[in-house]
Amino acid sequence: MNDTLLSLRDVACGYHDQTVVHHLNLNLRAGDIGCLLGSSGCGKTTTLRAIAGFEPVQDGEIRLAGERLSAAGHTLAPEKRRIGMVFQDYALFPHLSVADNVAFGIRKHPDKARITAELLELVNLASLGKRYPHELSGGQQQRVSLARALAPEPLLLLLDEPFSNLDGELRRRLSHEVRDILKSRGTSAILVTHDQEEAFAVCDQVGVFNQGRLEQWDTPYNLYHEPQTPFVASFIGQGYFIRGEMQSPDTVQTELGVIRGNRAYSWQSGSAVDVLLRPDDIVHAPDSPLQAQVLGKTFLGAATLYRLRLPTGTQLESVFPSQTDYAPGQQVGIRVAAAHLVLYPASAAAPANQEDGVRRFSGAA
Ligand SMILES: Nc1ncnc2c1ncn2[C@@H]1O[C@H](COP(=O)(O)OP(=O)(O)OP(=O)(O)O)[C@@H](O)[C@H]1O
Repeated sequence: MNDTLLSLRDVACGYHDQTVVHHLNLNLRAGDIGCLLGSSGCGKTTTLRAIAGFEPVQDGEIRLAGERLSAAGHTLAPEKRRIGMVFQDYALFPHLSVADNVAFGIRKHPDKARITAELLELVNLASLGKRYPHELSGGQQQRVSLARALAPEPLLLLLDEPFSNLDGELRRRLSHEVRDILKSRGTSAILVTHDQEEAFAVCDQVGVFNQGRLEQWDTPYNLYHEPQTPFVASFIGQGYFIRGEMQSPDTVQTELGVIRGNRAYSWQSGSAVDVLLRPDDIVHAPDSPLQAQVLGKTFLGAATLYRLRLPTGTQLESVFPSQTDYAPGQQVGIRVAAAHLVLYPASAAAPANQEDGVRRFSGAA
């Protein structure tokens, strides 16, 4: 594709002779914000460091704007890549003022005063240029760090868990603000996070890592509604599986009745499949003949998550409006409302029973 800015082709990287990330492929379009999402130790930071040029690649290649940055035996130095970095711990120079921190990467630029002032304005710190980092809050320090990274006009910005030292509301607010700032300048970026909500709020494309492998690189919508693997299905949002049997390409027979979706599968009728369900696929239907017993519930504010058991013993999760108030042990009527029918072959998917009794995918090797 001709608007691809960053491309990773079959990249393997790691430390010494150990490979941490395998066969990684992704394309980031110019102006897009991508995300590397996954649980601790899955290889997100290692990938980011390889893109930055801090680690060599063992196989494959990394290209930025058509230029080959990394391949086996070739690593262009980080400072020659036109890539900016924002770190989790801000990494500001403590002995430099806010303005001097921002100007650091453009010290020799004739227009550095104007550019610095504009960037401080952009990140809402126009009045704090003379302060020192220790005189700022965490959120303000991260804005300085962002302004400093943007000053040399990088082709690509890398953000390594930039909000994880901040809490709750500030974290949410700053992440939205950073997206707006990057979009307003058309800056392309890759963000590393293990926080799904943050990935979805900030990024256009999200890559889900599982033990050193990128399982899917896609839009948040597709990851949720069209997960390509059982791992992604379980990892993104809340998902669980029930057994089913194919009846026709878009219809599956389950113990919840016949479920018909909006896409066709080529498996033979009669094949055993695992059907992905999400808590919002099972809805409260007081008059429904399909009944389940309440096992437990979690009040979420606007809604309540119920854990339910069918007469066969299968356990489900369902989100009911928060006005409903059933006690454990009570019977409730439910109905399936799943337009996106997501199926996996029963044997290959290998979902596992977890302690709470709901069948999710087990990532264990
Ligand atoms: N400098 C290093 N030398 C050797 N192994 C390392 C080094 N840094 C990381 N690793 C290993 O590489 C694997 C992936 O680590 P990485 O930091 O990329 O994970 P991550 O997904 O970013 O995790 P986290 O969210 O915890 O930061 C881990 O098993 C880790 O122990």
